[in-house]
Amino acid sequence: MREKSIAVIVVAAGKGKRVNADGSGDPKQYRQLAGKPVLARTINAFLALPSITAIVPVIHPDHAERYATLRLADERLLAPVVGAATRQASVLEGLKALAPLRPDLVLIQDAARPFATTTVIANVIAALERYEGALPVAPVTDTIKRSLDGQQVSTTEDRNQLFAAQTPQGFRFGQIFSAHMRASTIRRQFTDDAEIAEWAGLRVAMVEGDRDNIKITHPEDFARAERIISGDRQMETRIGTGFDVHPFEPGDAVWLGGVRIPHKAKLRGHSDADVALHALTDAILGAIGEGDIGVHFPPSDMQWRGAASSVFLKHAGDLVAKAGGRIVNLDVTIVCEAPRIGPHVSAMQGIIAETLGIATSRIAIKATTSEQLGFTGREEGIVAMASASVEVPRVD
Ligand SMILES: Nc1ccn([C@@H]2O[C@H](COP(=O)(O)OP(=O)(O)OP(=O)(O)O)[C@@H](O)[C@H]2O)c(=O)n1
Ligand SMILES: C[C@](O)(CO)[C@H](O)COP(=O)(O)O
Repeated sequence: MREKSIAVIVVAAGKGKRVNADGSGDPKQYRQLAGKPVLARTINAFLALPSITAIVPVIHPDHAERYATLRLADERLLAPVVGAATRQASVLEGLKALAPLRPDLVLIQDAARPFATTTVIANVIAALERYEGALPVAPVTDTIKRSLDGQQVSTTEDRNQLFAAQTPQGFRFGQIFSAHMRASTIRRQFTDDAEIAEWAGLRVAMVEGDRDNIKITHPEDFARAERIISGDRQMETRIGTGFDVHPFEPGDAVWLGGVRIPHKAKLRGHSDADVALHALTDAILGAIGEGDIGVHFPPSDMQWRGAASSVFLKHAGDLVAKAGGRIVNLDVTIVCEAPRIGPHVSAMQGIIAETLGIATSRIAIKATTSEQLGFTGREEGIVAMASASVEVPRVD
């Protein structure tokens, strides 16, 4: 039987006014959360799942440049579409963008919820076998009061019947598209897609959500989100190492750590022969068990001839992000008699930080000579050794 195609709409077209009342700061979906923008975390949670066939981000018309700075790359990630004045209208724009693909299922996700776990997403998809819609929920734990004037209690609700709605909310594509189209013609505003499905008469299942699957809504939610990440017991730390050697050949400069350094020779290699970036790439790949640089960028493949090694490094960083992880720190030692590395360390840190989207303080670059011993001592080539520490979700 054919696998179902599953598309995702990530609605990110809000202004986040409750977080950013005077509009002077970054919109919440582009703010950094433990070193990574909220929206990148949200999208990566879905890119990590091979069953997802397409993702369409819906962004605010003023945020195109901010979105581009996320530098998310995956063939399943479609070009962003522009949203509208309400969440409901933004979702409809996402549905219209997906219509030519005619996916079987669609998951609708708030950009402001960066903690959708694989389990929650799988719960929603599984429920769509039997229901026309599904949403993750968390039981309400506080006693809920109803008040008609906001001052005096009118009634107390039976909390056993109350659940807080989360995203992703999943549906059969054709059904939710036509429900949203119809809903857009009436005056009523719906606060989630499940409500539109209910209004259209679709059967919507509730599945187990996750208490940490919060929506970042108020400024203090960022602190909670940081705590969720740092206290996440399901994360584990991995270490990887990398080692690379390239010989000299006639030339006038070497590429090291992404920086072109004038020298009496160049390094020979299929790409730009940047030993430092190659060792770092291997260290990151090693930490996440993704083989080595040659597996991802075979020397036999002509497209990598003369390539900038930052492409390899970025790919390794993207794989960490796709795995739901983050780079904790990188450490590289370059072994050569010449050129002198010290004057270029800060430029190298800047390029590596920019390539991987991490702080320069997480990157150490050291250099040593080999006291004129061995092939580096004879200035026949340069060696680089690196280690990477990476935090990734635990897989038992
Ligand atoms: N016109 C809108 C409004 C909201 N959203 C998205 O819908 C999600 C849930 O909305 P909410 O948390 O309320 O975000 P904002 O509308 O941005 O926040 P606020 O109400 O504080 O301005 C967010 O990911 C938001 O970007 C959207 O795509 N288009
Ligand atoms: C979709 C949602 O996150 C489910 O809880 C919520 O309804 C969004 O509401 P908002 O008014 O856009 O904050």
